[in-house]
Amino acid sequence: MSNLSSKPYQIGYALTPKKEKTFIVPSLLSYASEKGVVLAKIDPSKPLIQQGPFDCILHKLYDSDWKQNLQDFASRNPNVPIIDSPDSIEILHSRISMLETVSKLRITNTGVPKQITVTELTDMEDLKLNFPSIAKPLDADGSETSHKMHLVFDKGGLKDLTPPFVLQDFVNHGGVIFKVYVAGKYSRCMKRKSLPDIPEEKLVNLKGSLPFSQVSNLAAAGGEGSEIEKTEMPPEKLVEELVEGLKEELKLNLFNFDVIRDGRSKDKDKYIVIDINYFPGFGNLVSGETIAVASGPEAAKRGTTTGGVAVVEVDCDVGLVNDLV
Ligand SMILES: O=P(O)(O)O[C@@H]1[C@@H](OP(=O)(O)O)[C@H](OP(=O)(O)O)[C@H](O)[C@H](OP(=O)(O)O)[C@H]1OP(=O)(O)O
Ligand SMILES: Nc1ncnc2c1ncn2[C@@H]1O[C@H](COP(=O)(O)OP(=O)(O)O)[C@@H](O)[C@H]1O
Ligand SMILES: [Mg+2]
Ligand SMILES: [Mg+2]
Repeated sequence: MSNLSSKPYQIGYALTPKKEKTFIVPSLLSYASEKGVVLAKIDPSKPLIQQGPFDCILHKLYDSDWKQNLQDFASRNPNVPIIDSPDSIEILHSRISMLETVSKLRITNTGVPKQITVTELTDMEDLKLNFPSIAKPLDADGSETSHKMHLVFDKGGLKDLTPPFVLQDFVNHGGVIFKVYVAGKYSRCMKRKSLPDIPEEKLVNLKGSLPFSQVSNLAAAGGEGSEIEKTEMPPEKLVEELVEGLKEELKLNLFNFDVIRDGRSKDKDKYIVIDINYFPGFGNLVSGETIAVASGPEAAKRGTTTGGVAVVEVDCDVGLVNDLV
């Protein structure tokens, strides 16, 4: 752990302006400072080796100049941890390789939805397709279009879509999604609003496609007696196995994944992973106890107006940003 009497531990951060606004909040800065940690903004357009010195780099930028900049820095500073490696992050930028990591885990009662990749609309005739399905852009790189999805009810619904995309079975799951946040050794599972079930009898009258985007960011009616409150959490052991398995497979410190209960399965404990994101919005977590990231009331207690994040202890032995309190 860092020690207040020693030199501050310098974490350089390189984030988009949006991410900086939600992550580098006053509560984080003051908490970090209490722990002897300084968060210093990096100018990504300038060589990293001319900035700093840094004990650790935290980033969520993906352009090739930045990756080169990081690589130059890493080759001169091989002992400075980079959270996280661009090659590891890259796996999450395709909705194919992203879910392949889950398939490799072979954990009982978990899996991924069936999906096919569509690169051209012309060959669709020969394919066996299931409806309803969700068309998701192949790239999941945080770009403007990467969250633009379509519910597709029949073959006709495909004609207005722009390849490449994956066509994934829509799985009824009771309208509630579980988001599992991982930050180093901490993880947290929470419920969020999701798309409602599509009963078979309704499907007969549904035609074409319906666009949607970032459903789980919609304000959820999560009060007493709500669907969200009534929904049982997935078994802790299963979540733990997924967290450990994915950490090992992905070699990432900061990520979250979306899990839904498979309503088609007779086994009520079958869960599937539908999405994995690098360095998500940790500020969306709800606090109340000692958890990975504190937001809302905890941030208020700290006298900040943002519902943001209080983070960061540094384990100097392994050199990871691994304690989010
Ligand atoms: O906007 P936020 O704070 O909700 O965070 C987004 C995440 O929302 P979540 O934490 O799951 O609620 C969001 O997760 P979902 O894809 O919505 O499951 C992404 O991680 C998003 O990053 P990007 O646009 O894919 O690079 C995240 O966006 P950035 O904050 O990284 O820009
Ligand atoms: N296979 C699926 N079956 C049912 N609902 C799904 C499925 N995939 C995604 N969803 C719903 O669509 C939302 C967005 O899909 P997701 O893959 O998480 O994209 P994003 O990267 O934009 O979060 C999910 O939060 C969930 O509500
Ligand atoms: Mg998602
Ligand atoms: Mg996502």
